[in-house]
Amino acid sequence: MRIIEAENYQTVSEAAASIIIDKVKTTPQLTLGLATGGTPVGTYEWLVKDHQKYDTSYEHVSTYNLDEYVGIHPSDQQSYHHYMDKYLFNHINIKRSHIHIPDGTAMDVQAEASRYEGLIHSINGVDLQLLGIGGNGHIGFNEPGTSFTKETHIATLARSTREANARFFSSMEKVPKQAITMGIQTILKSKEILLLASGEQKAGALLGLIRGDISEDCPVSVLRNHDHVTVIADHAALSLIKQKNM
Ligand SMILES: N[C@@H]1[C@@H](O)[C@H](O)[C@@H](COP(=O)(O)O)O[C@@H]1O
Repeated sequence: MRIIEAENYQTVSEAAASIIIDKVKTTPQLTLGLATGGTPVGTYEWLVKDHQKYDTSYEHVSTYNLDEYVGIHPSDQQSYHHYMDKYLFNHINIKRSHIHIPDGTAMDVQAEASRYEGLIHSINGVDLQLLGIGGNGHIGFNEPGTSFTKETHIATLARSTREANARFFSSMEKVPKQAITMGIQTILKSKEILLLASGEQKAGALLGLIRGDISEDCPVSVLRNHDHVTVIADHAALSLIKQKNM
């Protein structure tokens, strides 16, 4: 695991964007796994700035998002579909037919999860998966206690995850209780993984990733079993690891 320490959120975002841009330039048909939440917003802003300035092309790039809330329509402001359009897709030259996000309003969400897993399987896992991290160590919506053998499935969100994500909704009651998420197995199929962390609220989860046991109690710890992971984290996110080193 390669760990890049950055000064702050801005420099985490810039470093992540520069890795992604290099990949897009060297592998025009790149398959890119994308994440949502507050953390990747800065990275997407850099990708958009770079595209506007240098015309980096996404014409042949395909994207696969990690997850989507169950019951939230793609046109809804709180959907991850909307988030991706707002922060990235509306501003780059990606083809709509190359964008993949699970449909949280499918009639049969279990069948939708299987369909989505089939898509990732058909490309043998994405080339590069971008990840954020939950304060409790979740990745995608794989909460503590989720089996490492899970593929794309319907997850029940932990209360702490719903509370953390309530800032994007008008009230806590509006935060969905379930999501379709790539499973740990699906994420581990990625050829390369880029995990971003910023802020001291992520310090415990990063400690679990870097120093803890590999355990389903801390889902992100499974990344130690993958041999091509880069973590970009700022001083605050790495603060507990530094204390341990002292
Ligand atoms: N499903 C997403 C995760 O993919 C994300 O990593 C996490 C952390 O979000 P934030 O970056 O806002 O802290 O939130 C959500 O639960």
